Amino acid sequence: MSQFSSAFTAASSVSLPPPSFNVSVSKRSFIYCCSSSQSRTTVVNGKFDGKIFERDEIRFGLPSKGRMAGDSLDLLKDCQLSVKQVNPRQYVAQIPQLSNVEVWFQRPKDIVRKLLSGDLDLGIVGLDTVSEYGRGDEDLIIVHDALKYGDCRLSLAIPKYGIFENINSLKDLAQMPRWTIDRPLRVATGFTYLGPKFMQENGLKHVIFSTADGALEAAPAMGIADAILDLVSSGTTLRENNLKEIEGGVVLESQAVLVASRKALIQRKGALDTTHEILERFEAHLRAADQFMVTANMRGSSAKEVAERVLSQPSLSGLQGPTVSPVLCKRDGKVAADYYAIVICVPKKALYKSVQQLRAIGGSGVLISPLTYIFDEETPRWRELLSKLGL
Ligand SMILES: Nc1ncnc2c1ncn2[C@@H]1O[C@H](COP(=O)(O)OP(=O)(O)OP(=O)(O)O)[C@@H](O)[C@H]1O
Ligand SMILES: O=P(O)(O)OC[C@H]1O[C@H](OP(=O)(O)OP(=O)(O)O)[C@H](O)[C@@H]1O
Ligand SMILES: [Mg+2]
Repeated sequence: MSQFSSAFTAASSVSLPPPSFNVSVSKRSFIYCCSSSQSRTTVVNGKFDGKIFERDEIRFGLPSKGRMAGDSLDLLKDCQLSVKQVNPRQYVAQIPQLSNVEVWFQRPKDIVRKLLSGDLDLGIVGLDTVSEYGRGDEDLIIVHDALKYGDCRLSLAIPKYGIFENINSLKDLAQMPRWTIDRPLRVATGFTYLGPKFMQENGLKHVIFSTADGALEAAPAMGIADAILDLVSSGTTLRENNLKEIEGGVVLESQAVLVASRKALIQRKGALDTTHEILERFEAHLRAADQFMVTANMRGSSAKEVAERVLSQPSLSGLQGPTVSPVLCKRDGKVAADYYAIVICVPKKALYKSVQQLRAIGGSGVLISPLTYIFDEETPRWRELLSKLGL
């Protein structure tokens, strides 16, 4: 066996790697349990026997560092939920608008672990982290699946050169006759749960995995792996290291998500109400971020006639149709409406097309304003959450 073999874990050809995560969670929770004077429940394999520790505050985990940290604070600020942290090395903070919430800054993977152990109730992390460290645990519930930052994909990549020059898909890779039980495909990854699972699901037989915490893109050129499985966003790091993605090689599309512990939502007083408020604020802000408010004046004989003209244009239907109000002025001693003001929301992407369509139907004085929030009667995600909770 070559020198690197000992660092690799057999995957598809034998079995999934040992569940080191479960082991470490159970240890952590046990320590927590023993040192907590409030603890009245027992720990079984890293989980309490169906109960949660009692405490008054709702604990919200935010990334303490890395690329998710700043964007998460920005999102909360944009939703009028600014986090007040006395100094950057202090790991606990407050959100004055949510008096029952305690923010805890943690590394993303620890946020998922602590949601599972009951030490946090809510958190923001990438979907990749929830999937890798949550391992499909039913206690984790994705409350909002698209916070619109941290976009990346977990993707398999291979060298552009040498034996891989003509390999462009997962199927091509799987069919290479050189992978055998004695010389399996060597994949370097930090995703030691999702990686083997993906290979098994896709029928790749002879594969072994090694792990490293960063700069994985160097592994093929260093001769310590044939392929890597890592996060890709712009693709620059792959390109700069002479690697390429392959068709069928994307394991997961990821972005920041709001995730909660099912047990906390059901059992902890105030957790569901607080989650509802955070979800509503996120939804209202994110919905508004895609839209502009457009106002324009139009000559017309009645509000209905103006509305009919507006609705004849595909980009002008707004969220619920146009608001049409008469512009009243005095003519020959009488108050009359020759003009109507219309207000609609248009997707930012369709802005110029909307202006052109407005002009085509006689619109003038077109004003465009940014929107801060759009609150609907009820958010579809709230309904989904209640149904996932069986409520
Ligand atoms: N290149 C990227 N572009 C966009 N989002 C990314 C990118 N890389 C990672 N992410 C997202 O940001 C999250 C945090 O990544 P980050 O690099 O900040 O921390 P990490 O590498 O997981 O942490 P650590 O440095 O502690 O190992 C990832 O889980 C993923 O969801
Ligand atoms: O497609 P790109 O835009 O080039 O981004 C991809 C890189 O970003 C992440 O690394 P990160 O910068 O987080 O460094 P790390 O390896 O230290 O986590 C990821 O692990 C890739 O290496
Ligand atoms: Mg990183």
